[in-house]
Amino acid sequence: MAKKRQLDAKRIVVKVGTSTLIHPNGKVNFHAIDQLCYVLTGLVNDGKQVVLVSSGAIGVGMGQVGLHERPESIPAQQALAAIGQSGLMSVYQQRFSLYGQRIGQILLTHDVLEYPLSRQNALNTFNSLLEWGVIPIVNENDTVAVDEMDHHTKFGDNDQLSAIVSSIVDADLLVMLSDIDGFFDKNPHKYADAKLFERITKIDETTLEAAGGKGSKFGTGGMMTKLKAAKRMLENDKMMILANGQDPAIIFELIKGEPLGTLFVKEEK
Ligand SMILES: Nc1ncnc2c1ncn2[C@@H]1O[C@H](COP(=O)(O)OP(=O)(O)O)[C@@H](O)[C@H]1O
Ligand SMILES: N[C@@H](CCC(=O)OP(=O)(O)O)C(=O)O
Repeated sequence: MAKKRQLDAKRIVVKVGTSTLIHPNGKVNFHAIDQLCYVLTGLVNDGKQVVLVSSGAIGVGMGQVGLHERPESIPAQQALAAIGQSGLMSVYQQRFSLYGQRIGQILLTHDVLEYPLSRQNALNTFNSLLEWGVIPIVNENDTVAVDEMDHHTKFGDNDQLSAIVSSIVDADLLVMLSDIDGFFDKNPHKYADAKLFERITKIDETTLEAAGGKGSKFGTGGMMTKLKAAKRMLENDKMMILANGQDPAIIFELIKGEPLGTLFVKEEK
């Protein structure tokens, strides 16, 4: 059994993927969202500062419109995000209020963070919310983000977004919840003998070769984008844990240092 980790994290970013928030049949996973709101409120009540990066706008939008496959067309995806983002926030608002926890919505595009002045404004907002004990809930502003030759405003995916947000707010730890127990030496959905890494201290070509594609029809990035996010965290000398979000109460165990999921960290912790 691996030994307990010494994390000592005060400012924590938690990223939840669509596969944690939406059932494979397209319905909202209220149990997971309830648990998530309960756990994150518990962390704030325990004196931690918590930022939630939540995907799910397009997934919730698809459910509300009754679509079973993600449309190819960008305007259609953007319209679904417009529908789903407000639906998602109203679920969060309702569930967090059960525990008396206040939340704020922050929708970002990449260009905002490239301009020092707007980046500073975003940071000021984060800092005020965190000092007030509010949980900022962040997503990409999907309805305006585009990726064209002369105009790059997309983060690409929320794994990158969560690592960038972690660096802006100078978070100690990024907890990334997905539909898988952590990072394996090969895709466990394809190979029954895949082995879980408890700890990764550097990300090189060999590490990246173990990453396969996305696992669910709603997810976007697969393991590659999670490893890129981890690389960003390691470059900033910060930690990331990739763990299974099926039961978000796992976050309590992770913060206590239980050796669950995969810890990405530069040196021994
Ligand atoms: N080496 C690997 N270790 C773990 N999962 C992997 C690996 N390679 C590919 N995957 C796939 O990545 C999926 C997680 O990514 P994704 O579907 O984008 O989830 P999310 O919606 O949580 O962002 C897993 O379910 C798995 O199928
Ligand atoms: N901004 C998009 C999420 C994009 C994304 O990266 O999704 P995921 O792979 O589920 O984290 C949305 O809210 O649907």
